[in-house]
Amino acid sequence: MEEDGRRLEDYAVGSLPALVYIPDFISESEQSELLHHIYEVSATRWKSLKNRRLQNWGGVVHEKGLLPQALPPWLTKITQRICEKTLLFPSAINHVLINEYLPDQGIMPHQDGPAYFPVASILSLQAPVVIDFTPHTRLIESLSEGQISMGQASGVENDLLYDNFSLLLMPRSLFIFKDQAYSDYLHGIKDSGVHSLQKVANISHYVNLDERKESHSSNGNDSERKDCLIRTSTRVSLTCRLVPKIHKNLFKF
Ligand SMILES: O=C(O)CCC(=O)C(=O)O
Ligand SMILES: [Fe+2]
Repeated sequence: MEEDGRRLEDYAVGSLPALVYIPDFISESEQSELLHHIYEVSATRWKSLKNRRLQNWGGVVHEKGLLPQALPPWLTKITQRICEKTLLFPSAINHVLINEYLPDQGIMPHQDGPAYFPVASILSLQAPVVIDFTPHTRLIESLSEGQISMGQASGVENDLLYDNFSLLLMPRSLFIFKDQAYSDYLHGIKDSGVHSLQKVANISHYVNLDERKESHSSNGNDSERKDCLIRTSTRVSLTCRLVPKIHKNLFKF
């Protein structure tokens, strides 16, 4: 991240150093190009889940590693840029999950599996959402038993560290979470058409895109608008990760 004079640390957000938010990571035309590729594929590429659809690229992730399949060039163009600009991955990103969310869809609070290198990078397309982080119950239990040593808090205030927090993911942004945010928190997106902006750590990046489109509509309630995000269109996200263990051959399991 040197070409504009900013280093990755300059993009840190919230109370954990493990959260990085880079607005405008791709241009409008790159976004259109990606969406074109995503929707051009055969319908069988989409896997429908109860609350969203997804495409899996890079191969099948097993607990013990990846049965790899080369990423297409339209994805490596993005994954290479993520690696080059962040320098957070020890080798090339080899797995991309593309999630599609209708305005009332989300993803249950979860942790990404142990198969991945513990850095998740998420490119958001088309529509904003709020992603929520909640401390893992294991962490809450050990906190209440007084087992967390001061040393682990490493200069960050305890009460901030183990609280819930949220981040706003605007279209074309890259969001990265790693370390503690990866290991000690669950992350999820509410399956509701309205997302609260109240606990959003990077609220300065909020732009009401609908309002901008309508340019000067003045019939809305301003305070209400700043407190919540009304989801009006479909969001697509690319979760780009590295599975360090590769299985070249199915029979080696
Ligand atoms: O769509 C997102 O921003 C989150 C996706 C996610 O958590 C995942 O793919 O594991
Ligand atoms: Fe996830």
